[in-house]
Amino acid sequence: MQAAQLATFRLPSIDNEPMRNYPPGSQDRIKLEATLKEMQEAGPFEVPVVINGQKIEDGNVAEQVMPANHKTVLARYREATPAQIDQAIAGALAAKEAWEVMPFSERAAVFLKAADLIAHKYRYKLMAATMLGQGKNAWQAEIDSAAEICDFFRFNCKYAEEMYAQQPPKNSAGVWNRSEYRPLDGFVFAVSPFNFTAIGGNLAGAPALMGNVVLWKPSPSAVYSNYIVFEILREAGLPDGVIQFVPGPAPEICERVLASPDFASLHFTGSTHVFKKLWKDIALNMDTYKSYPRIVGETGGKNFHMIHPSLEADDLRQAAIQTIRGAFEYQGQKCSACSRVYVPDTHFPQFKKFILEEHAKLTVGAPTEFQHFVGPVINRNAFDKVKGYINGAKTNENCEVLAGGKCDDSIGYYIHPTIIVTKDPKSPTMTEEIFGPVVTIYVYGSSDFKQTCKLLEETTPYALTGSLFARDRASIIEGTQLLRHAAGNFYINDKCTGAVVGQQPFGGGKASGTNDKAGSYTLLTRFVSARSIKENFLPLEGFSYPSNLV
Ligand SMILES: NC(=O)c1ccc[n+]([C@@H]2O[C@H](COP(=O)([O-])OP(=O)(O)OC[C@H]3O[C@@H](n4cnc5c(N)ncnc54)[C@H](O)[C@@H]3O)[C@@H](O)[C@H]2O)c1
Ligand SMILES: N[C@@H](CCC=O)C(=O)O
Repeated sequence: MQAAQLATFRLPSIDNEPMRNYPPGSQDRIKLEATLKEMQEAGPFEVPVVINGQKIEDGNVAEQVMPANHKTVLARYREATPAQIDQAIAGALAAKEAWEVMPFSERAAVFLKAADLIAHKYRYKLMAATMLGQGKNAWQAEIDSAAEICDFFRFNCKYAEEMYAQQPPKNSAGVWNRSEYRPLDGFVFAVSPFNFTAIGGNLAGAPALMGNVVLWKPSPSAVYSNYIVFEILREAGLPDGVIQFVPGPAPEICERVLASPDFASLHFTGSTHVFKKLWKDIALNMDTYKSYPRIVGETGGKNFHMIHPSLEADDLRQAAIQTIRGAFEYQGQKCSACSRVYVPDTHFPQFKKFILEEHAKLTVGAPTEFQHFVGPVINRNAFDKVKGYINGAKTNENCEVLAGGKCDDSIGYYIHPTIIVTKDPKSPTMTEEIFGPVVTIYVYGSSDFKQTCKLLEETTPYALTGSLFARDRASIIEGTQLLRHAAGNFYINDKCTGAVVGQQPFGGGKASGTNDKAGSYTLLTRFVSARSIKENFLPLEGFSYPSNLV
């Protein structure tokens, strides 16, 4: 295969994918509704294991059900066996040589084309799969499976181009120095969560763009949308074997993958306890590996809104609206979701009034009924876990359930958006990641802002996202400084969710992850192993130094 030889080239201009609004009667709305209907009629869909471009359609079958209607199966997927994992690793390593020497312009073309296919040909299909399979409403599906995934694929190309352009600034006389950004020695293992179709695409796609080969294990609760992404990448020209699609039982697959001497990197997004376990497993296998594996993981959070005493009534209403969005959009199942709010006692009565007024406008229902802001949580485990937290709060003498609290799994996994107020800043719903539509308010003394910032930071091991609501510049400076290490993504007078690729690189510190910032240049640096090349043009006349002369 001979690729075009380009001494230099320019990527098309890279911008955020324009968002579409899906108002009633719009062409977008009509087409999305039609696709949802067709998909519901045509399912359940078969999802194979795909190794070296071959679809494997036998073996164990597992199901992905619709969270809004758990009796309906959206997809039946094959579970990769340990022997198939071995084949996937061998096939990926065989594909590595041709992929890593393919010029960057050609690799980038695959991802740029995939983004365009998603933005146009497959927009509604990928959105419908995300709405039905992961329980997102139209807007949440748009920002994830249309906009964010296009942004990841396109901005990664821009960041890679910038990285490759980083070359040694100096050359001595008769010497030419170059930096080559090689892929890692071995293969990358991408393990993705259920909650963002885009994150699955980025976990597999970002290392692949840099010339790596990847095994991609999707979440059981997002298999169908993730498979569509994989198929789009293949349609865009991704060669066989570069990404191997291996759904199936997580512990068995992970054990097999992490035992391979060629394992070079884990690219993980999911819960903190799983990430820690995988990190420990990698450490135990250290002597097996040919290189030091790069471990990249973004995990849980206990994200906050901190209300500063400087706020006035109008600002408080804003803070309440932003809290409703931050806590309840996508049912609180964003790693960035707001789940604790600190409100000064002087402001609480008004804040409470505003937030309850807004809460009363929320409706809960299936994503296919477009009017609902809140949909189902992802599965039975999530439903039981979130319900457990709500029931715990109902019986906790320090807690009062101000609104919501209803849980109904008769048709779908519905938890009504719940607001708790607690007298104990360390009560379970203030400290543990819930990953559901539950937010807890702690009322602090308005003269204790400084101590409350300290309390906020010490309350959990996480540091993912957080927002400060403050009126004047001095208060903004004060809060920003006091909360410096409380969040990897920090917002001022805005909700703590909704980071946009190319605008707010995303990731948290402390127990929330390695903070390599998805949607940024720094993430890509984790998937390359640079080679410094020095070429000498002039011969030496002899080995001795001038200083050897006497
Ligand atoms: N920080 C971020 O950028 C970010 C983004 C999205 C989600 N998250 C986090 O992800 C979590 C929600 O996603 P989830 O429920 O899919 O997470 P999860 O940890 O249950 O699953 C994530 C992936 O790990 C796999 N997995 C589960 N158990 C495993 C085990 N024992 N061994 C190996 N692999 C295993 C799953 O199959 C899945 O592919 C939340 O904690 C959320 O905060 C973080
Ligand atoms: N981009 C998302 C992060 C994804 C977490 O699940 C946000 O900021 O809301």
